[in-house]
Amino acid sequence: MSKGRGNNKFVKRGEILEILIKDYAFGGKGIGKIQNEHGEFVIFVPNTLPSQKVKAQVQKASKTFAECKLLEVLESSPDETEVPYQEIPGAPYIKLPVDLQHKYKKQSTLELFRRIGKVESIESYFDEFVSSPSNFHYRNKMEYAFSAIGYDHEKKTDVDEFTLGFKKRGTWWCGDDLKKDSGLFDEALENNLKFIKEYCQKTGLSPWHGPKKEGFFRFLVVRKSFKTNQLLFNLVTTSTELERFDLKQFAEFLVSLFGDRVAGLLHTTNDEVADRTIATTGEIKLVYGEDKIVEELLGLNFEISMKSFFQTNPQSAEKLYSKVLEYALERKDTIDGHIVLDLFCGTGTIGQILASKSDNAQIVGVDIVESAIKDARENASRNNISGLKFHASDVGKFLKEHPEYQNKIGTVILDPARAGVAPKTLKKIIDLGAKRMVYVSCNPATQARDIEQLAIAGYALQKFSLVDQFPHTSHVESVMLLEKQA
Ligand SMILES: C[S@@+](CC[C@H](N)C(=O)[O-])C[C@H]1O[C@@H](n2cnc3c(N)ncnc32)[C@H](O)[C@@H]1O
Repeated sequence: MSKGRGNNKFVKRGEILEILIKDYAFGGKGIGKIQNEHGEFVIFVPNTLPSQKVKAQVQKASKTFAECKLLEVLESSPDETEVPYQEIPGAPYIKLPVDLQHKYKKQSTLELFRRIGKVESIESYFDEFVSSPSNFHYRNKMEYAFSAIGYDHEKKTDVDEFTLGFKKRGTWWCGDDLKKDSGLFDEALENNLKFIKEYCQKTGLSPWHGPKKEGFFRFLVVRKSFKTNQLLFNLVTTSTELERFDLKQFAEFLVSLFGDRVAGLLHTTNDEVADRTIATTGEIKLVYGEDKIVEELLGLNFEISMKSFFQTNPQSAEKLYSKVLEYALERKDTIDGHIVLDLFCGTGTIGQILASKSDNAQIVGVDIVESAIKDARENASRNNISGLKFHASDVGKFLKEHPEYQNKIGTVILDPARAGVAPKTLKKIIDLGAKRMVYVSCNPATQARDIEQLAIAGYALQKFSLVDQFPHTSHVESVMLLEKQA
């Protein structure tokens, strides 16, 4: 064994490699290979593309492969094209034509279902790849971070400066100014972000310093409604020196930039050290206007507050929901007049849309976030949809407390967060004995794990579609239909 190389004969931790990326694995990991007299060794480098030559640093190494951190793209792939946007870490594939992005997403997700989900001949279950109606400016929410540490791209070194934008890729302490449109969110908002930064900088109050865990300005979160074109702002600061910052004047400044597009300004205090926009102990207050915006999906209206989950690409979400409806309503007899569980329901969008397309379905929605459930109830009454019940609860706890649903359910809808369904909760869902499951996932890696367990419990995959909710990223959403075998 070579000295310092752990249990492999190819690389050591911390080593910097220059490597050609040859393939693409699920989650946007580029695959490179090293060959020497000992054989072949695999290198994974996230956020890279086949044919790119990259500089990467080894983070973890096992006997057969190493996980690396991307330091720099040395040579682009010939597939990449120029775009008029500022490149940001959140859109690593923006230079790759969208049809090629789709090809990589599809191939790598199918491979994952085959390998982790243990589904043989996965191609035969594939229904369709659904594109996003807009490939640019599709997002309805962005979180911009303030930082007291910036990065000098020419000298390639950290510098002390006031920044507002995104974290520099691969760092948690270093910010990069967003100087113009990133191509993902609202163009006018992003082209004006530099003025918001200037305004904040002129106050003399400090931006958050990650390593020192101190500072005043932390985040600016912006939500947009595609229906009304309005913007809802949330400024997150610490409470230190809050008396020196005039929030009302800041609201006026936002109105001077965006006029009546400003729906409202909220202010969150977060004195916790964790780098998050929502503090468990802090408070959120309305400074100006309204604390919610309205969005329309498939003809229904949804009011969204700052804290609730809402699909980030609403135009693509309509396509996703249409697929969920198509799978669920194929057996309308298991919906009409029956109880349908909408588990992990968020603001209750899927349940409400399903109720509006069915006869007398009794939808029961469950989500752990209370404000989302409050929004769900209000949305249902605004949309004049009756027969829906919403519960603010952990799904596992809810199913334990409500055994009366066992063997009464025709169809259950699941749309868990990225972590997938907790094993104990999945067992309770299986115990419901539902005939059909429509399982929506924003993370096919955890869905693959769950469908293996569901298959063992007798739920066979019938078909699935992939939906591109996030062009230019490695993310892909999956909708699966599973049926209980007799
Ligand atoms: C991907 S979102 C689904 C939202 C919804 N179906 C929609 O389309 O708007 C996942 C949801 O799961 C909720 N969640 C996460 N863990 C949960 C748990 N243990 N029990 C209940 N809900 C949970 C989150 O609050 C979030 O709203």
